[in-house]
Amino acid sequence: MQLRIDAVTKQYATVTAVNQVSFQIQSGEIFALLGPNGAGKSSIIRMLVGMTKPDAGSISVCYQDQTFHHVPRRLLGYLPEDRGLYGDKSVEKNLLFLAQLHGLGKTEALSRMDHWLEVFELTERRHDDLKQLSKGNQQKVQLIAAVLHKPALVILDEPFSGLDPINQEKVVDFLKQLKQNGMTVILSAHQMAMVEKLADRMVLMAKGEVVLAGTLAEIRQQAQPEVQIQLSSKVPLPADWLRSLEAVTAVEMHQPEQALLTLQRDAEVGPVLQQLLGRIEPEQIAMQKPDLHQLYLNAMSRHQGQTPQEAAA
Ligand SMILES: Nc1ncnc2c1ncn2[C@@H]1O[C@H](COP(=O)(O)OP(=O)(O)OP(=O)(O)O)[C@@H](O)[C@H]1O
Repeated sequence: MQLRIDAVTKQYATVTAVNQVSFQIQSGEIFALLGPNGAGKSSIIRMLVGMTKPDAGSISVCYQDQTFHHVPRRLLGYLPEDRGLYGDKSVEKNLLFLAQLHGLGKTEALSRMDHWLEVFELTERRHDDLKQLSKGNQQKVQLIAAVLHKPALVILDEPFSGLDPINQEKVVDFLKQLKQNGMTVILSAHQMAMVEKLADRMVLMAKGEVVLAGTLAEIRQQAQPEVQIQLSSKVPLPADWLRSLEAVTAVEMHQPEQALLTLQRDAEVGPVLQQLLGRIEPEQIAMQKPDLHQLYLNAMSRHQGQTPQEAAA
């Protein structure tokens, strides 16, 4: 399975939801669509699953020597943005119904269901009506429904939304298991800490356009190649002197005794460390790699011409 999105544009009335977006997804990878509300993630997903069509550009899905313009239903497991199961039916009946729609036999469906209900600690709720479950537990049932028929490709629109931290971790494990089982996974999400643990590659979108794309390491390189040094001391640090260092472009004082220095792109770290150690007796000194959350805020602020603090607000 390989997906290729080529210069795809989607227009709704006056809004260009997706503007000339291109990227590829390889077989067996976990691929994340990231971006603020309204960035165009769900619009892309709806085109991938065939609910809508691009106004320009093309989507091609290659699977076993065949090419499609969207993911064919038989290959797809889908968690839609608008969750849609039957509240008046039990967990088991909902899952059986959807599995059978995908052509799965009852015995096989029940056996696969046992496994996933156990994973998500829902075994005891299987005969309860769905509407009796909490929002988070309903979400977990919907995730199970998306994969029970073992699709080649799973597309999940915000799989972490509405889940507490423990259940978010369970979904991370669930997605890793899908990958181990050979499935390709596409997800949209706002939870950067979860995406960082999971995604092989990602695109970061804003206002319908791709801002950054690649592996986390590649995104780090594109978004913030500057090295940062975290410095702490037992006594207040000489902030003005730190700011005066040639290779230092920014100094954030977290407390009088703690600073985060940002170095110029391509600055040599060795001479800076020597200067620091010549003047300061540090309690701790460490190079810092920005996490995905910080990279995201930096990229968004650059895109919108704001400071990272304004972008986070
Ligand atoms: N059916 C529609 N009719 C009109 N405009 C739409 C429609 N669907 C989406 N849009 C607009 O297209 C833009 C992209 O929306 P989309 O839902 O794809 O963003 P998103 O990245 O999934 O956002 P979120 O994180 O909030 O789910 C937004 O400006 C949205 O208002």
